[in-house]
Amino acid sequence: MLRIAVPNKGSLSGPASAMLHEAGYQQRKESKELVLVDPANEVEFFYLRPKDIAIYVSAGKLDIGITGEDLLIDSGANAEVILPLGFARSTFRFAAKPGTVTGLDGLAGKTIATSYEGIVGKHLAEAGVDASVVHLDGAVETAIELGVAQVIADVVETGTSLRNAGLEVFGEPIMKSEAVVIRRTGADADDAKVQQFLRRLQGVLVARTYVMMDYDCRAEHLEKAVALTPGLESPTVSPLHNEGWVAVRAMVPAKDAQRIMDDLYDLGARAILTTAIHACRL
Ligand SMILES: Nc1ncnc2c1ncn2[C@@H]1O[C@H](COP(=O)(O)OP(=O)(O)OP(=O)(O)O)[C@@H](O)[C@H]1O
Ligand SMILES: O=P(O)(O)OC[C@H]1O[C@H](OP(=O)(O)OP(=O)(O)O)[C@H](O)[C@@H]1O
Ligand SMILES: [Mg+2]
Repeated sequence: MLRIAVPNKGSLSGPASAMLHEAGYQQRKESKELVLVDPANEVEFFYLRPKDIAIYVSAGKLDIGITGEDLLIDSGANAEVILPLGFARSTFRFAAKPGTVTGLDGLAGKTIATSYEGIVGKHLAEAGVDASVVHLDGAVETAIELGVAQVIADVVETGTSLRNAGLEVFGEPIMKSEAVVIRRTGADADDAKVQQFLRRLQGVLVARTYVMMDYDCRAEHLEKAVALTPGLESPTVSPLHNEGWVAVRAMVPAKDAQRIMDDLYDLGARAILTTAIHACRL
């Protein structure tokens, strides 16, 4: 059985379970379930606190885990990213009341509130800045108003939480993060069960980002049409019963589909269809 850690709470939890479900795995029905065995797929899921996942994986107790890249770095655990998953995208940044601190040099002697002491400590050490760090579990933005710190270091996505607290980011982003699949550093890269799990998730990622496009076009326009729809390997081209016409089939990025359809139409292509991809193995 492959043993996999899944976030049980927070921003990562819902999208991680949704992705696993899309990849054909059973998922827990209620949030109190801590372990779920999926015998048909020979997988056991452990629902754990996101911050703890890298620790279990690096200890070799679980084969792989889904967590945030920032949580992995923060933990200092001996684990590595094997597949980025494209959700829970965020940046990690310093913020303060406008005009109070403007750069990294201004941090000396200040108190910084954060839930991510690992990332902040490492960043300060690398920059050679001597500042105090106070740990808070969440709602870190309020720490300045309440006088616990002059600076915070936290996850920023839309910036709404910072704006609501009257704070402004300063300095370069400390790191970027997204949800990732991790495994213990140096673990067997060819493990067949892990590879199959990754192929399933990659299938979901591709199905989410691509659509299938079909169209008919005149043979003399084929090269221009194929330049618009190169596909992943190369498009399928089949003859039509009407001489001088061909049918083309290719995967295209979903976000570009409407523009590509317009361009194909302008080229004289007709019967241009897009259909969703539900699953795939590349
Ligand atoms: N608002 C957000 N938008 C995008 N990603 C986020 C957001 N908040 C947290 N994350 C990401 O989610 C992961 C943190 O998960 P975690 O569950 O610890 O925190 P959370 O989502 O803030 O939940 P909570 O604080 O309620 O426990 C990190 O990888 C972080 O970058
Ligand atoms: O830039 P934004 O889109 O506002 O997102 C960032 C906020 O989201 C998370 O908070 P969460 O809601 O998880 O609460 P928490 O502070 O208690 O962790 C994070 O800690 C930030 O506070
Ligand atoms: Mg949070």
